[in-house]
Amino acid sequence: MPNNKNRIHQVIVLFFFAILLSVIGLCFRNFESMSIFWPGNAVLLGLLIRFPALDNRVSLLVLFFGMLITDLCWGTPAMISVGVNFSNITFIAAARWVLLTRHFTRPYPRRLQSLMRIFPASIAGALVCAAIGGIVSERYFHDELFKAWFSWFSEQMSTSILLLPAVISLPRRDELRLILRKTFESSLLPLVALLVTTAMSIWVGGGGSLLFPLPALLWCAISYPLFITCCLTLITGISEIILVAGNVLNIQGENDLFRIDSLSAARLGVAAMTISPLIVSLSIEANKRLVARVTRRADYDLLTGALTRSGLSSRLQSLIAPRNRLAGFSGALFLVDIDRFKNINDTWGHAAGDYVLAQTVHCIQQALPPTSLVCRMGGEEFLVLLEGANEARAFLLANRLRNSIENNAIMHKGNDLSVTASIGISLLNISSVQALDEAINRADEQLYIAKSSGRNQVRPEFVL
Ligand SMILES: Nc1nc2c(ncn2[C@@H]2O[C@H](COP(=O)(O)OP(=O)(O)OP(=O)(O)O)[C@@H](O)[C@H]2O)c(=O)[nH]1
Repeated sequence: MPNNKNRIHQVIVLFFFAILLSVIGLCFRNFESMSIFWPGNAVLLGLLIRFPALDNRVSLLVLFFGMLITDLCWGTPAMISVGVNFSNITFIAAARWVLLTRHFTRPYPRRLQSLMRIFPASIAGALVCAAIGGIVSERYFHDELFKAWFSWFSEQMSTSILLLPAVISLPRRDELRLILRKTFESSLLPLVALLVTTAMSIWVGGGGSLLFPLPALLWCAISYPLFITCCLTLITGISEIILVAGNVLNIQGENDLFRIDSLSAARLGVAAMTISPLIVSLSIEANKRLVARVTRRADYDLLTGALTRSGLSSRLQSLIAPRNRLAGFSGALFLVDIDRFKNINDTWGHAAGDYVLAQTVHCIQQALPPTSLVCRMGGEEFLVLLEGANEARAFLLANRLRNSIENNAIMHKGNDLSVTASIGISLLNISSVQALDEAINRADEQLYIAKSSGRNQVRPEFVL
């Protein structure tokens, strides 16, 4: 029931979006010709990609009827409305197919992959849409077929390349906070350079002036988060198109060198220019994700999810560094070793042993405060760091942990693989990661005593 309610809600929202965006486009429509700016197709397509729940066939129908009804109410003759809006829907369908099809490799998540395919998707959508739209324009507005086709193509292509990235990369609320923080921490110089180069292109004029902001946009792409770069390319691109349309930016000069009209030329020029910063920004984003994945692999043990030794070092380093090294890190260190683990492997096989390791780490994480650092030292030995724990608390927590491991029923393929563990405790107060080794050695000595005294017990280096 709530699903149906959500569905109806989404359909209504999409329908009104289609109406609103059509009205904006219709305001740019000249008498007896097509609109010079039609944002609807790109924005609506972007919404389908950005919000996968909206992405279904019903949505396409809703969009078509939303745009059609608006056009009819605007006074457009029925045949023209049907033709024009059918071509709009073909843009959305064709570009969506290129953005999401599985026929090419899919190494990235849905949003990132779509952003990477914006250029081919915009071309495909614009080609299909212009083929139908051009015929409608020729038939009903008596435009020359090639000119009409080119006008549709250039408008759809440039609007899509400008708007789609910003809509697809639209952040969630929590992402937005992070993006704004990163942006405010960045230098303002790329933005200033963008303003200056745009002003220069107006002042100098001529065909090449459209490209003046390109280096500044690339600088922005390197300096700011992806979404901000998309917004800046959008604002720059639209400003340039408006400046050309309003004859403020004269890209044609005195001679009529262009065979196509200057507005279409400007649109294509702007589209070509704005795709470059997007590509730069995307490759930086993809690179960051790759580095994050590699770091995660290096910092966490794949089998158990516990920190690796290098992961523990960097976590400890990041805890110690901001405290000017004087406060350092003080607390307790546990060395936890599963008892007679070799028997599990020998009796039930290596896979069963792996399962026991993963379950034991889960048990350790559940039994201790969430701030504890749990690291796999190797094999069936784990190190736990508990910040701020004194002797009494360390002993209490270690006993609680030993008890939890003993009572943790581990069932694997119908067999009971429950284990016990021995724990050695040392206390530490260190100002550098290197000093950790000494505390580990002391805990190891206690662990040895625990093992040789019968296992399944806790041995602290102190006397309570
Ligand atoms: N399944 C599995 N076994 C591992 C892994 N790493 C180490 N081992 C095995 O863990 C066993 C450790 O055995 P021992 O060091 O003799 O320790 P133990 O049997 O737990 O005996 P005590 O520590 O003395 O109680 C060895 O058989 C290793 O092959 C792993 O990632 N997965």
